[in-house]
Amino acid sequence: MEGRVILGQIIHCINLNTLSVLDNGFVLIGIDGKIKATGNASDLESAKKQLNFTRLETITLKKKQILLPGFIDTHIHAPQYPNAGLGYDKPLLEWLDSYTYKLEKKYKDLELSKKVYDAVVRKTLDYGTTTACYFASLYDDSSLILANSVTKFGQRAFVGKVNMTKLAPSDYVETAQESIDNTLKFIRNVRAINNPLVQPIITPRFALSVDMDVMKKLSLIAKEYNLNIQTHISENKDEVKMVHETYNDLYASVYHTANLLTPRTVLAHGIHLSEDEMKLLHKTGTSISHCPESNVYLSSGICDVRKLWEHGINVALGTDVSGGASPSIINAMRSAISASTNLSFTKSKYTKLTYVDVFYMATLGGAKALALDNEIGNFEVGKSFDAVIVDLDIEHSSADLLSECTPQELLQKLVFLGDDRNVVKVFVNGKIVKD
Ligand SMILES: Nc1nc2[nH]cnc2c(=O)[nH]1
Ligand SMILES: [Zn+2]
Repeated sequence: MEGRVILGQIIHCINLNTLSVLDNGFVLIGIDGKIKATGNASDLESAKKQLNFTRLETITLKKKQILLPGFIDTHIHAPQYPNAGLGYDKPLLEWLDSYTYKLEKKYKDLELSKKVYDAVVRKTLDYGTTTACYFASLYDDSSLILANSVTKFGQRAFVGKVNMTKLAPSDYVETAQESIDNTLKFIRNVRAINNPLVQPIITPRFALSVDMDVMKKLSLIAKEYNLNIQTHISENKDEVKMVHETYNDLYASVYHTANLLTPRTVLAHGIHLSEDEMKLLHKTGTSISHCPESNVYLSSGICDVRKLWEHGINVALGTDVSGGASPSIINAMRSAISASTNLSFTKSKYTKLTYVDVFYMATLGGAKALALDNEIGNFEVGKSFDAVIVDLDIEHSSADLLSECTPQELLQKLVFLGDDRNVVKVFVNGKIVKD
């Protein structure tokens, strides 16, 4: 058998509280991109023999390099990328009206779509995002271009054509019928690309954008086509109030009534959830995508990740570009620690999130949120090899290493100081997509 072996310092999460660290380890990858064996370097020869590996390409990591699972961005709006870093003077509902819909409706232009989507995919891969869960726009043909960009550059992704029939400019909404018909067309077209790494995802924008009837139809489509679901929940207090007024029910209950809460559903934000709503999310196996940078820039609030965990809810990370400015999950890890530290100033006996906690959310927690934890998220044998090689000894990067570091310290340097310069190689399903 042919394949590839990576030798050196390896870190991944076994579960929420457990980091696995190999000081001198190996990961053996088959030509099919799957992990065949892992362990200490001293056991490599016997693993090779047992698995009948004859020809192996070897990558030996340098002293200040570590191998990590690829990062997973569970919430990013690809068409909003040109607005990243702009327009943070307004809270959510005004921000959507003043900046966001005005930009998104330009994606009728397929040239613009290709230019921006290629840039977003290239940029997120450069930051080590091996899997992204994208909101595209209302337009199915433009959203298909995002699925093609992702295919071209080799990223693993979910791509959602957004459903929106109200509460937006009259030239950026669809009728209920168009919304459903174009979603079905989009699903068929993404499936026709025949790329197993790219899946369509059901994407009602949020409860205020569509009626119950459309949400129910979308949940039936998700069931029939076996699809994941994504939307927003409880991001902003005015939004929550409007949802209560519109549906006379709790935000999470609205989605539950529509059958949108499933173990394959990821909801962005979840800042202002009540106890009952958290219980409902736990009961239905729904995950939250925590988007800490966006929550600060849109003045939405601080999400209490520990509380969600206490309720048994899985929490992942999202950049939420352009609610968040940075397309980097390394940045999202850092922002999650800042957000939780700020929370600890106002709550007694609150333990702020650690670098291990946020690393978990960026990897295995993300995989769980997308129901891909049998496929990616760590280096368990049988999973696909989605990984990053991180180098903390890059000249002119912000992470100067002036002393010896353990693998755990190298990971901390990445979380608190790292950027795309430190991500020197990226693999998706065993294939190198950044070198
Ligand atoms: N952050 C964010 N929240 C939303 N809620 C509904 N649409 C959006 C969006 O585009 N971004
Ligand atoms: Zn969002």
